[in-house]
Amino acid sequence: MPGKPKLHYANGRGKMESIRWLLAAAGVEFEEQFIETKEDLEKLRSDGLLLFQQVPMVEIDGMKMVQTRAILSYLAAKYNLYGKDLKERALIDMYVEGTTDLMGIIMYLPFQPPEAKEKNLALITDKATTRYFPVYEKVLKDHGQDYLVGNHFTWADVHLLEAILMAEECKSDILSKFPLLQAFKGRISNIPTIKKFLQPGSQRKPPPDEKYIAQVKQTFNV
Ligand SMILES: N[C@@H](CCC(=O)N[C@@H](CSCc1ccccc1I)C(=O)NCC(=O)O)C(=O)O
Repeated sequence: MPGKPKLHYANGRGKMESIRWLLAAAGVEFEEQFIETKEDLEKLRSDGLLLFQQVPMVEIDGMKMVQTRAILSYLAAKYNLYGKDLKERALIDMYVEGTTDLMGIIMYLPFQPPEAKEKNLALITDKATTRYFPVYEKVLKDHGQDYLVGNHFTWADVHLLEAILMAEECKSDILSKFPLLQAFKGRISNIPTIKKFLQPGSQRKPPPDEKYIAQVKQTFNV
């Protein structure tokens, strides 16, 4: 029986959070090895465990996977969250890249200098409400189904819920003009594996706090 996947990353969200979400949504238990100092990161490097000297790194199926997108795609395929054919996978890839772009802007907000934060918060709100959320609202409207792709639960749904919750942390009423996304959020949040991940005490990480931001800046030169 292979061991549980082992995630190597800082004890916070960053690029690893979407991997935690996908494993949790698939009902897969995982272990975490937290990188807390530059020395921790250097040890992984000197042991030759990081192909590009970077994390996230996930030990799974005898591999030491790196590159977030590669890890996520492998997990989506492995746990049958990648659609039933090439066209569904293409849709999932497009939708996931959209929510990746949105979360990518949000992810770096806490690391911006104070004078840039207000401008970037406005950018996040603008992009979320004029570029990204309208697309997913229309997808749900056009096919009238519960999920984004193929009328079944896929990686795209997990990723969109994660992005919605992150965007709401930036602006609590950000979904006010998107009724189908509000309903989507309620449905997907109630899927048992996701409901469990959203409970306190799960391996879901909180929004970055000052301690985490300082640790990341010191460890990763973000
Ligand atoms: N293309 C890679 C990029 C990975 C990456 O940038 N990793 C950073 C840590 S995530 C940084 C990050 C980013 C946003 C929020 C929190 C955190 I932590 C790293 O290892 N930096 C060291 C180096 O490049 O030498 C991926 O997608 O996995």
